[in-house]
Amino acid sequence: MIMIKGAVGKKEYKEPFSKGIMARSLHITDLGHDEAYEIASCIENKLLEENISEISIEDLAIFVTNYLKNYVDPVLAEKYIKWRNVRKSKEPLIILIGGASGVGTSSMAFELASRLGLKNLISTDMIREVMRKIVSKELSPVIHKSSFNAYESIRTPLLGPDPVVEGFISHVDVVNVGVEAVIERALKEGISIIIEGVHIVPGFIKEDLIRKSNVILFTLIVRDEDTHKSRFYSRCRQPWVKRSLDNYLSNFHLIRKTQSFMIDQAIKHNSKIIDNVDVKYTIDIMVNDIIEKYGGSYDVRQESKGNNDN
Ligand SMILES: Nc1ncnc2c1ncn2[C@@H]1O[C@H](COP(=O)(O)OP(=O)(O)OP(=O)(O)O)[C@@H](O)[C@H]1O
Ligand SMILES: O=C(O)[C@@H](CO)OP(=O)(O)O
Repeated sequence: MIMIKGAVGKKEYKEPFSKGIMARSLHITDLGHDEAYEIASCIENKLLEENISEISIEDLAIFVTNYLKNYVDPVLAEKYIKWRNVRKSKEPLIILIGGASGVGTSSMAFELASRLGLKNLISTDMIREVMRKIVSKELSPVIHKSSFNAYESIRTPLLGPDPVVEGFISHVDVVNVGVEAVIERALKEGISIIIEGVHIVPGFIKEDLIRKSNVILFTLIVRDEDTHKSRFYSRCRQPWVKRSLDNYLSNFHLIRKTQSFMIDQAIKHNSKIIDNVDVKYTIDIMVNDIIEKYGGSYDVRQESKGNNDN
């Protein structure tokens, strides 16, 4: 049995090598579960071949990196070690995923959390629901509407060129107070989190938060109208979904207006836009951006210094 040595603070521990844990850590390199498990088995065999019965976490990471570089793919080796750099960071990772209703922010947030091994995920719809209990309809009618039809509840004269966008802005502005509260709490507590929903709009979140190096914002869109519309059918086919298909189809033109506004905001604030046409494409882009931004620079050759290539 191979024992892995680690330390939490000054307290040292040893635990048996687990192919399952190794496979999960390889999942970040966009290897499928089965392939990652197979490589984890090969790594275990390689360790046994080299009569390694005990190895530190740090040396195991170098061993895995060199194994990926020499026997699998240097690009995967780079992704693996960069992601480890991200996870070793003392700062929490705050990932914000915005997008109009139905583009796939919830699904992609769940997929990304699974790929990155992040445990904290919250939707802005949930934040809004809590705020709706606290803020009365009289005080803020817009928060008690959907983002795309909030304009119907605005009591003041509509001044902007497009009432739908004006209503969306008012709605997001209020919910954003809750979104910023969650970001601030996550930063204060030091927990990495993914926050997703229509209320994540470039230019709405306070500069001192969005400017932080460990806060990253993606705007998901679906450029093609028919594809976007199909997402509502796809969602409503899921048995647990209670939201009515008609509500979104009858307001689809309004939802598309909110998407156009989000695209304008993302361009204006130089924020990443991803056309969410394919799950793997979307997740790979987000993972690569996160690793590039946080993983630091890494030259695969660095790991071979002082370690025999395996
Ligand atoms: N990249 C994708 N390719 C194919 N289907 C997708 C993709 N992303 C999401 N979907 C599907 O589209 C439907 C809507 O996705 P999801 O519920 O995540 O949207 P949403 O943006 O969270 O919507 P809302 O903000 O209204 O809750 C779901 O059935 C989901 O499985
Ligand atoms: O406000 C919205 O655009 C959507 C986002 O999910 O919420 P609801 O389904 O409540 O309309």
